[in-house]
Amino acid sequence: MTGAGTIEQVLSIAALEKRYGNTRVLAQLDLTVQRGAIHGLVGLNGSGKTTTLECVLGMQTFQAGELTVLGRAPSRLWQGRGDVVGIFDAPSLHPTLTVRQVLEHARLICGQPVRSPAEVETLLGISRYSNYKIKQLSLGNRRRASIAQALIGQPEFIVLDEPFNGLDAGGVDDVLALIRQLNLQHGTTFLLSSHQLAYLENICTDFAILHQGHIALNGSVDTLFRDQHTQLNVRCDQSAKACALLTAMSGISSVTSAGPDEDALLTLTLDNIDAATINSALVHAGIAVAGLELQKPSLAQLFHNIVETH
Ligand SMILES: Nc1ncnc2c1ncn2[C@@H]1O[C@H](COP(=O)(O)OP(=O)(O)OP(=O)(O)O)[C@@H](O)[C@H]1O
Repeated sequence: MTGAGTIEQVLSIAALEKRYGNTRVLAQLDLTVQRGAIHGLVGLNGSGKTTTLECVLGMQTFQAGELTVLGRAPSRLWQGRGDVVGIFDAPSLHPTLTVRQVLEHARLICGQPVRSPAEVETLLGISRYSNYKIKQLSLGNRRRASIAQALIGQPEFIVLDEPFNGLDAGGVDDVLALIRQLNLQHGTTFLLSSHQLAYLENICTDFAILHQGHIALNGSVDTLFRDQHTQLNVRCDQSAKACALLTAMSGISSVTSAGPDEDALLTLTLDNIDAATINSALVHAGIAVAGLELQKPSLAQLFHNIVETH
């Protein structure tokens, strides 16, 4: 439930075009991000992810198209006083200030601070670095300090460019947990770009694939994966008998076989049947099953399909 006047489309981009000099980086780019989404933006190196995020935050001008964030043009984001926050790959905090000074400064300019510097230091696990200068921190802790700065207020929309770069495994888990927590407890909407597809799969509700200057695929996890088939690899004996049996079963759209009849690898495309049912049918027919491996559709697969076919 959202209050009167709440804008459901946190971000709306239509036919965005961005050129650097004569080089066109974005063309006819459309993207909407719904309130409450954790929207992942993926693309090859140089596909324009950072440029897109910079346009969203008013850090880059663009040549054509419509772009609004919480109903405002990017040049007017300052009017929200902290309801939209961008955190970039290279954290740009002042190198000679301490972590605490950076956070005190963020508190001063935040429209409605909801957390103290000490609270956000604890939230991000950087309390013991409170008196360290930014330049004395590791990249991972500088990233934590950047995120901490954004959490002094209660942003409605957080844009993150490569949030996992430079973080160790514990740091990645912390950032994933923080994104989830802010999203669940406060309804914070996220747009995040990353090459770490497995991390994105872990948290995102929606994905957009940026390729050749436009969004080649976009949608919720449910819709994107609904039409993707699950593949099941089965290692068994009597492959001819197994193929005949499986081909006649409903819920399997294709069966291919490789290897000798007594030790074959069958590859099945599943429409509407689970691996246990297939195992049980084979065993009942007297076919020895040595292994079953389910390959669910992944973001990496979707991404490779787009990049290879466009
Ligand atoms: N200030 C700039 N001036 C000229 N060209 C630029 C500028 N910034 C980016 N580009 C070019 O625009 C294209 C898109 O760059 P961008 O950094 O947005 O891609 P990206 O998808 O974020 O890449 P990566 O995944 O490598 O970070 C690249 O070809 C890049 O060289």
